[in-house]
Amino acid sequence: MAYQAESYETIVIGAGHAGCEAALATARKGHKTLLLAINLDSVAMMPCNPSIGGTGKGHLVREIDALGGEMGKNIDATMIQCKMLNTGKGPAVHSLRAQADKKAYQFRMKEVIENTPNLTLRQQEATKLIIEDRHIRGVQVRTGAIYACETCVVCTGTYLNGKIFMGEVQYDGGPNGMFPAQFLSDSLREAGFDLQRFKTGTPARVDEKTLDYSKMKVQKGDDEITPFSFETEAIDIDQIDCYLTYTNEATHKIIRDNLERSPLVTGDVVGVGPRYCPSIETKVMRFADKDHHQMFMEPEGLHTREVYVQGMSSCLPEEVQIALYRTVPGMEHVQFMRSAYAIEYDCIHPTALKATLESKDIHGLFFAGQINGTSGYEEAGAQGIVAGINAGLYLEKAEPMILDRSQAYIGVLIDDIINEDANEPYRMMTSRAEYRLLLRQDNADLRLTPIGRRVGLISDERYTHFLEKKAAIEKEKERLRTTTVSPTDTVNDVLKEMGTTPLSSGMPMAQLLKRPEIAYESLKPIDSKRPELSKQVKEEVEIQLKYEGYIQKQDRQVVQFKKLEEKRIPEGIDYTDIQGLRLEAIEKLKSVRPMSIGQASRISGVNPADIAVLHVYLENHRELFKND
Ligand SMILES: Cc1cc2nc3c(=O)[nH]c(=O)nc-3n(C[C@H](O)[C@H](O)[C@H](O)COP(=O)(O)OP(=O)(O)OC[C@H]3O[C@@H](n4cnc5c(N)ncnc54)[C@H](O)[C@@H]3O)c2cc1C
Ligand SMILES: NC(=O)c1ccc[n+]([C@@H]2O[C@H](COP(=O)([O-])OP(=O)(O)OC[C@H]3O[C@@H](n4cnc5c(N)ncnc54)[C@H](O)[C@@H]3O)[C@@H](O)[C@H]2O)c1
Repeated sequence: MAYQAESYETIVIGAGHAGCEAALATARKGHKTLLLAINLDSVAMMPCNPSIGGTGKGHLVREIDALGGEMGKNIDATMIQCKMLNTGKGPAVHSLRAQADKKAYQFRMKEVIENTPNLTLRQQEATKLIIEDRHIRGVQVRTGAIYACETCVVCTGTYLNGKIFMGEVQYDGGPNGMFPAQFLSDSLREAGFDLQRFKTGTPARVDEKTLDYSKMKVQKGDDEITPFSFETEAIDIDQIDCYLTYTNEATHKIIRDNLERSPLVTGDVVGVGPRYCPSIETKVMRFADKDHHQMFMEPEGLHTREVYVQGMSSCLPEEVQIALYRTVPGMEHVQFMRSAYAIEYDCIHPTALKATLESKDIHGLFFAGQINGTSGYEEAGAQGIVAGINAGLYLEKAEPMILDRSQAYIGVLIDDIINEDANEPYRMMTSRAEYRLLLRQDNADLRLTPIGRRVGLISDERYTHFLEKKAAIEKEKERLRTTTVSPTDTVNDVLKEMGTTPLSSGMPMAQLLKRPEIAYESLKPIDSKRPELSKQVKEEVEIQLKYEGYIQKQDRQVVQFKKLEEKRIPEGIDYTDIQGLRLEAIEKLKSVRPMSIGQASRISGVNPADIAVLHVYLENHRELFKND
């Protein structure tokens, strides 16, 4: 029977990576928050790979941290191996990636949540949203309790009507043996949300005792670990090793021989999977010319012998999985601890959301994470903090926080998903960010910590520290610009040693640093007045000076971009009134309801001619919308 339980300012449904960030943000902003999870053992659970970060995703974690979120600190405290990826390329695409001790990651996040004031964690399955007059009023759970609320953030991940696939074996289920959420989808439909079906998959977890690492290539972590959080000073741990091995023709033959038993081929799986994390059977079909694929053995923690087999996601029947894994060098006698499977789940069309992640139609109702059609822990965490901050600002009747494409990868992510109805799970990649020279992982704090401060998530102490760092960067840049290096014999000897042209006349140190062969550290012998600076400050000074020309060029592009973003489109606009707009554009604009000309220009199906028409219309009707 239903009964009235406590009231909260915010209810967050789901305690995965999105839900944890969302609930922490609202509670830290001082709002009484209830965080619900189907099972408390699912708090910050990683149902797939035991890692945080990676290309593009590492940037997101840095940004979450810069805004005052938890993911960066959590992985810093629980990592067991760390690597900066892409160091052979420019700093814009350097990306941190760390292996986590999966259980330690969950325990620490749960502990932080349990000890955060204003935050209540509860094992309950949300079954119904209570909506009145287009406002969220409460959430009903499976036990009958009705919790009242003013705002709600839905972060249900891959649980909604979850269905598991392993060959012909198919059953209702959530990730990693959890049970699925089978009621909330109907409530979302009743509230007017159109749901779609996506799918994802995971490889087997195998028993380390049955692996022969001597037949694989060892993969070490970095000698010096770069932390994710700007607040972590240093990380000094004994890192574990990962191992690399490869599939071969025998593996591929087993896959090809059993393809007709794959639910991907039989058509049983109707959901669309993530293009950039294909299953091994998809890789073998799609890249038929490749005779091998790489597989990484990643230990799942320090207190377990379970090993995650990266690259071998599959939904073939269990006995086929075991046979194909055993064709791989070092895995001849492998024993499974958990089998690979695919999962299909319901998610909404994120075009139903504003850039704040609030529903366009129901006030106070926000969505974040995989429910919005994205994939990945980091994408989920990034949306979680934005939705949490905005739910808090909504309660405070304050201006919402919207990050644009020139400010953050988080801005790119949200702008992409709300404007384009993606027909596959969305994964962040550096190539999606057009201003990626500005959106580096090293400067996430410079870009976002002032915003985190404004919304109330950055403490006085952290902010003071941040301002000191910023001032130190500016001071050192100025010193290098005004310090001239003279063409003495000593200087030219040092330069020759670095393989760069000697000087014939004096040159500012900053100018010298622009040469590709020269690093900030290497100038030390000819820079006697150099102050003691932190590694972070030195890195920032070097990047900002070295790439100054390119950065300035992107800054100019951003000015143009902002002009279009600032051209607001009034909420009350009636697109059918605008002569010259094509029918397709009218439909798309009516459905997305862009806030600016800039946003309108990124909607697929709205072309430059439509934008020109819209522009002219707004100019001619400025009076009409002056109070809108
Ligand atoms: C098999 C599989 C493979 C994946 N592969 C990867 C991968 O390799 N790497 C990667 O980064 N991502 C992977 N993902 C996706 C990754 O798990 C998600 O992107 C990420 O966890 C999403 O975070 P989230 O917070 O949106 O949801 P989740 O982490 O799924 O958390 C959802 C939370 O909502 C709760 N919940 C759901 N419904 C209700 C309800 N009705 N009431 C109360 N609580 C509810 C759950 O208990 C849980 O706490 C995979 C997922 C699965 C299942
Ligand atoms: N939500 C989903 O549906 C879903 C499903 C599967 C995967 N994913 C995403 O895919 C990502 C995994 O994808 P990926 O396969 O491209 O890998 P990745 O992004 O984690 O790693 C990128 C590259 O790093 C290198 N690398 C990985 N592990 C390493 C190790 N232990 N040692 C040394 N080098 C290593 C490899 O070259 C690898 O291809 C996850 O971060 C996740 O977000 C999402």
